[in-house]
Order: sequence, then C-alpha cells, then structure tokens
Amino acid sequence: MAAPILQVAEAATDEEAVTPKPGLLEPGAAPYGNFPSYSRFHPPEQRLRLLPAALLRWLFPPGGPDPRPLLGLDVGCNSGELSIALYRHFLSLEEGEICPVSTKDLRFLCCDIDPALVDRAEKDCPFPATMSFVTLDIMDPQTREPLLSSFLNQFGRSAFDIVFCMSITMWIHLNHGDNGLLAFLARLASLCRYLLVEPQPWKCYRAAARRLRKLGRHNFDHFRSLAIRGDMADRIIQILTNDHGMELVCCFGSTSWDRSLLLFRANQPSEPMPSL
Ligand SMILES: C[S@@+](CC[C@H](N)C(=O)[O-])C[C@H]1O[C@@H](n2cnc3c(N)ncnc32)[C@H](O)[C@@H]1O
Repeated sequence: MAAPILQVAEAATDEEAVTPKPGLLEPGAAPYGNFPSYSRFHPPEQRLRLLPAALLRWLFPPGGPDPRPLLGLDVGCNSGELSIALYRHFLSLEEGEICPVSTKDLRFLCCDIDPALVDRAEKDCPFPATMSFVTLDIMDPQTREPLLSSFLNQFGRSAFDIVFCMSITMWIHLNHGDNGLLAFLARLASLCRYLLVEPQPWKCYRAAARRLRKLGRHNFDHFRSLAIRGDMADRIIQILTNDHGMELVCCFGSTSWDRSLLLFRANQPSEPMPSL
C-alpha cells in the first residue's frame, strides 16, 4: 500500500513557501516528504551544480586500492530523479577526457518509504542493471538490515563507499524525534566511508508543521519536543563528528533554497585526505 499522501493544493513545500505555477503541480502535505513531484520544484540540477562531477574519482582514484564496483546508497530517493542525475553526473566525461569509470564500476541502491514513488523510479530508470530501487523504511531495522546486507553481500562488502542523504533528515526528525534522528545518523555513519548530507534548515520544520496545522491535521508528534533545533547543519555536523568520529571533508556551498551539501568521511586515519 502506498505511503499516505495528504493531497492538497497549497504553496509550501517541506522547506519553504514555493508557489507552484497553476496546474503544474500540487506539492501536497506528504507526511514523510513523499511529494509526488518533488524534483519539479527542487530540480536535481541545483544540487548537481555544487558537486564536482569528478568527486568519486577524487575520493576513489582509479587504479587505487578501492574495490570495484563503487557502491552508493541513496536514502529517501523519492521517484529517483536525483538518484539518476547523481549517477549520470558522477559518470560524466569532462570534454576530451577518457572516463575511467564505466557504469559497471558504479552501483547504486536507492530506497524510499513510498512504494508508489519507488515504482515510478524503477520504470523511469535508464540504468536498470546498475541502479536498484527498493521500498524500505530506513527506520525499520528488521527490514533494513537484511535488505542492505543482501545488497552488500553480492559484492562481498560490508559498507557502502558513499551514502546520499538528501533532504530527508527533517522528515526522519519530525516523524521519529531526536532519538530517531540520532539513531538514523548513527546507522548511516556506520554504513559508509563517505556520507553526503543535505540537511533541511529549521525554517523548513516550521513550514512543514504550519502546513499540517493549516490542513487541520495534528502536528507532527515530535515537533514541539525536539531539543535538537536551530542551526540544523551545524547540529548534524556536531553529531557526526563528535559522536561518530566522522570528519567533515567539505561543504559544497548552499543551494538557492539555503541548504548546504556536507560531505563527511568515516574515520580512516591510514588514508590520505583527498584535496577538494
Ligand atoms: C523531500 S524528499 C527528498 C527526495 C530526494 N532525496 C531529493 O533530495 O531530491 C524526502 C524523501 O524521503 C523519503 N522518506 C522519508 N522518510 C523515510 C524513511 N523512513 N525511509 C525511507 N524513505 C523515507 C520520502 O518518502 C521522500 O521521498
């Protein structure tokens, strides 16, 4: 059964007020951020232009010791537009450059809680052999652990090379509270070598709660009791670096809707730091 989408025509997305063109889209009040047309009001290009296309080649130089294929996990992939765009972006060629990474060198597992969005992603994906889309509530360890292990085991691996956590932290936080956000970040930190996080700023939380109130729905259960609040990018940096020994490698700047793209690295003291 599809995750619920409380459909209404209104003008606020999960982060800020965005006024859709009449008839173009109706973002709705999706309780998990499972907006059916998310990429139409937050196009992948705005994130991609901040991320170097050569990022994976810098982090995992071809011919280096890193096992291939490189394995990526996209958590909260929605209908796959950003996942597919990231996949293309990281395989792209600079003009005249010979690409050392071929599609068989890069595998993505992309998951979302909403099966209808996952179905769409699967249907639209031009790389079915190397990108997999699955329905998964990342907060449910009983389904999460076997699913992730079964993917990683195919490659004889126990962790992903990179995990993408794009515009999902707020939804985990609102639906699962401080403890849920902490558990989520802890699990991701233990699951990868690099973690790219795009946290929603606090003003988005207020917008999401306001929108739910306007609809006459109960507020998110945890909203008022959240102690982790304020500068969310900074709070997430503190959690990942202080509690999980990750290192902030780079902040790729902010998108036009005021979100930073933060790249963290799991603590691997023996590896040289790539210069970005
Ligand atoms: C705002 S959208 C972001 C989509 C995409 N990552 C992007 O940045 O373009 C957040 C996505 O996270 C998904 N999501 C929220 N909670 C989730 C959970 N517990 N497990 C898996 N996916 C979840 C939602 O269904 C939604 O598609």
